[in-house]
Amino acid sequence: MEFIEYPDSDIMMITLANQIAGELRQALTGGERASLAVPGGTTPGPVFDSLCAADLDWGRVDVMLTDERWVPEGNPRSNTRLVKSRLLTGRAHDARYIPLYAETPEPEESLDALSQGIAASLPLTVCLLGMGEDMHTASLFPGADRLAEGLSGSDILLPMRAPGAPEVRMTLTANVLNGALHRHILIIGAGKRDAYERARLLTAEHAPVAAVLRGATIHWAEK
Ligand SMILES: O=C(O)[C@H](O)[C@@H](O)[C@H](O)[C@H](O)COP(=O)(O)O
Repeated sequence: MEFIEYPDSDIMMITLANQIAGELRQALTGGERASLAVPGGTTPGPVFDSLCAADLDWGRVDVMLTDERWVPEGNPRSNTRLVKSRLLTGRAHDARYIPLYAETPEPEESLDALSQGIAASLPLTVCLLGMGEDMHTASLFPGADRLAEGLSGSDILLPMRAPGAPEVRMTLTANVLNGALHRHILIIGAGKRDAYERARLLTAEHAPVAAVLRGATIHWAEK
């Protein structure tokens, strides 16, 4: 585990985008395809703004979310909407998008089909994660109904309902997140740094992000 502190978030976002582009490029040198999982939420937009312009063979890159809110793409809370507008644009428009959402009322109805779609892109080359101050990552929330399976089961994908999440989620499991060749966690602000420090001392049941810290690089800026 490595913790990198940046002088400000602008520098952090550009540096991280360059690093991710380099990791994908390296994978494409040695292999046919590369895969990238990214979070939604409010933090990663500026990384996407830089990364979408990276000079690499995007046509051989699979892009997916680490987790999705179970809402249609037209909903402002849709993470797919964010990824399509900020990452799969510019040069990255050629990437192949692997969805974590389908238009069924409940995620359970689409679970098998979506899991199959993801399986061919595993293991992930790069996994970028966010974290909440409640120490959730992806949609592995404290108190979530299927958290135990999400932390230690062998599934690829799981629906998740949690007190801290306003809508039903679909999330990659710790099994998939930890299978990534490169894992980055992106956090901003004193509150998230405190949460990260606390998570290091807790079990994943109480601090789910603890399940993915080993071998990860944490990127932090105060603002
Ligand atoms: O859909 C989501 O909400 C995410 O993928 C989630 O895991 C996110 O990374 C954290 O909640 C941090 O969110 P912020 O960046 O908005 O603080």
